Amino acid sequence: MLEINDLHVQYPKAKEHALSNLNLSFQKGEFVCILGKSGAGKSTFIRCINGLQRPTSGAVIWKEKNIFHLKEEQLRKVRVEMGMIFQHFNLIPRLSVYQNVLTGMFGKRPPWKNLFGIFSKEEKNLAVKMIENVDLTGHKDKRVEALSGGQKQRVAIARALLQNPKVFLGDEPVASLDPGTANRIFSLLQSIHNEYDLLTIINVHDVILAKQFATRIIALRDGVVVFDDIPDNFTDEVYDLVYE
Ligand SMILES: Nc1ncnc2c1ncn2[C@@H]1O[C@H](COP(=O)(O)OP(=O)(O)OP(=O)(O)O)[C@@H](O)[C@H]1O
Repeated sequence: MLEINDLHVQYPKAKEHALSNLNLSFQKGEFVCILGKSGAGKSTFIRCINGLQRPTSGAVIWKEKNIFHLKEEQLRKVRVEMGMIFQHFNLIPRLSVYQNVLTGMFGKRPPWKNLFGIFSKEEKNLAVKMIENVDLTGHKDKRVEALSGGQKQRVAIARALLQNPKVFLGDEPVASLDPGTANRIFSLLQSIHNEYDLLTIINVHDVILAKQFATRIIALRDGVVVFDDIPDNFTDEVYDLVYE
């Protein structure tokens, strides 16, 4: 479904590579957690998948095309198929939950419709359904700035779902949340993953969460894959190799 071929990233002026010769293949239905120390290359990797970060060399193959060879407009369409959530939610604080979720439609529509905030009845109904899916119905008209961190991440998940993505990407989506809330967000991501039959790829610092929810764990160290297997095989020895 998604192929990463010989991916190499070196940031300008950096002495070391951020990612080195990554070769990975992902299938629909996989719930993948990316682990690694701070600076291991997790964010860089996630951002390459949907073209937010251009590699120095290598390819991300989606629907048999290297996304880095696509024109900007085609790349935007790819990004619509890859919903993404972030550590700091990336919401518009003064807008309501409902208005924020509706912005998930933006990538799919002509810019003038976005400019004038014109949404069809069907689009509005879908936004309401997604808010229901993430259990925020009672908060629909509240400003996002008045919500807790966990609720904000639910809004971001609903917004990403409105794109009807095939791939769900998360760049440290629970890093700002307490352990209980983080666990509930992962449960939600897991049920959405199953309901919509997605490929999910998430960076996470918490090994326990990764072992609880992932079907596959990939660990990076200094930009290189040092583990790629089922969670049961992520042993204490592997932990030491990744985090020492
Ligand atoms: N914009 C940038 N310019 C230069 N170097 C960068 C940039 N972004 C990341 N790096 C470097 O690339 C390497 C990988 O960074 P990346 O953010 O991908 O790691 P990470 O595993 O996500 O870390 P963290 O868990 O702290 O978010 C690090 O050495 C980092 O300093």
